[in-house]
Amino acid sequence: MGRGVYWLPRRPVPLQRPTNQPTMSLRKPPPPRLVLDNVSCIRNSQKVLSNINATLHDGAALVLTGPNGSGKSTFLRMLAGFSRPSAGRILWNGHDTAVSGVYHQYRLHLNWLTLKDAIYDGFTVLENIQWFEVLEGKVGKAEKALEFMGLARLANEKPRRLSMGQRKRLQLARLIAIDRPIWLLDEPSVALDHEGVKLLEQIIKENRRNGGVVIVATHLPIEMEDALHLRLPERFPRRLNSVDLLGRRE
Ligand SMILES: Nc1ncnc2c1ncn2[C@@H]1O[C@H](COP(=O)(O)OP(=O)(O)OP(=O)(O)O)[C@@H](O)[C@H]1O
Repeated sequence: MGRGVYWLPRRPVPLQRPTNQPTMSLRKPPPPRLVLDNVSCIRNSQKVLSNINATLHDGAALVLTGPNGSGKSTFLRMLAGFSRPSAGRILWNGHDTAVSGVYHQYRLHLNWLTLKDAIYDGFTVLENIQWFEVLEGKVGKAEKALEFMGLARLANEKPRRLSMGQRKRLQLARLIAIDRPIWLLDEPSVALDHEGVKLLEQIIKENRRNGGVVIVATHLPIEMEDALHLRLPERFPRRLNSVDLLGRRE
């Protein structure tokens, strides 16, 4: 029997370094996936966000909190490219997303979930995911995603039969099936029951584990390990009324 070369032990080849070169590594670390560099945003002639800085590497999560009207949705809209920063830059892989060629690549990596659920009543529950899969040129994850979110038995129903929480689960199933790495989630746990919140936490964890980045605006607690937290300040603090003033004297 002839001897194949594959059994030969692999002999390490000594690396030769030119003697006049420094010993440091030549590989540059990758840039952060997303950077907000001193970003401000004006809406309706009012400054909503001022000088925001954040650096997000693969696997990172950022939780945005703050009172009503403090700018959480504006922050997500700006990251999605629907509003432009009035100052500062949003960098994706080190490139400014204000450059249209960069933006067109960047937006293909975004998964966006808002309170407007973009669920079409003319489609079944399953088709509401499959349609997005077709647009993405991806197929085959819709049924598994529905099953994971506990909606398998409703796959052929029309969405008008769904409860609010089930509609939110359908949105989350779409998020998994579409499988884009940067998740922008506006109040993703609203209407979810305890099990739904746990499933949400699980899919966020899985996306991060796969190197994705998750940014969540929320009023409700969502468990996310090692997440960065940014609390936006109240924009128009309420004027003190007589009840507040009486309370202050005590
Ligand atoms: N379509 C719009 N056009 C102009 N201004 C808007 C629009 N939507 C919101 N705003 C203003 O932007 C500011 C921030 O709103 P935003 O929705 O970002 O707050 P939020 O923190 O997400 O609030 P909430 O907790 O109520 O969801 C508010 O003062 C609001 O009036």
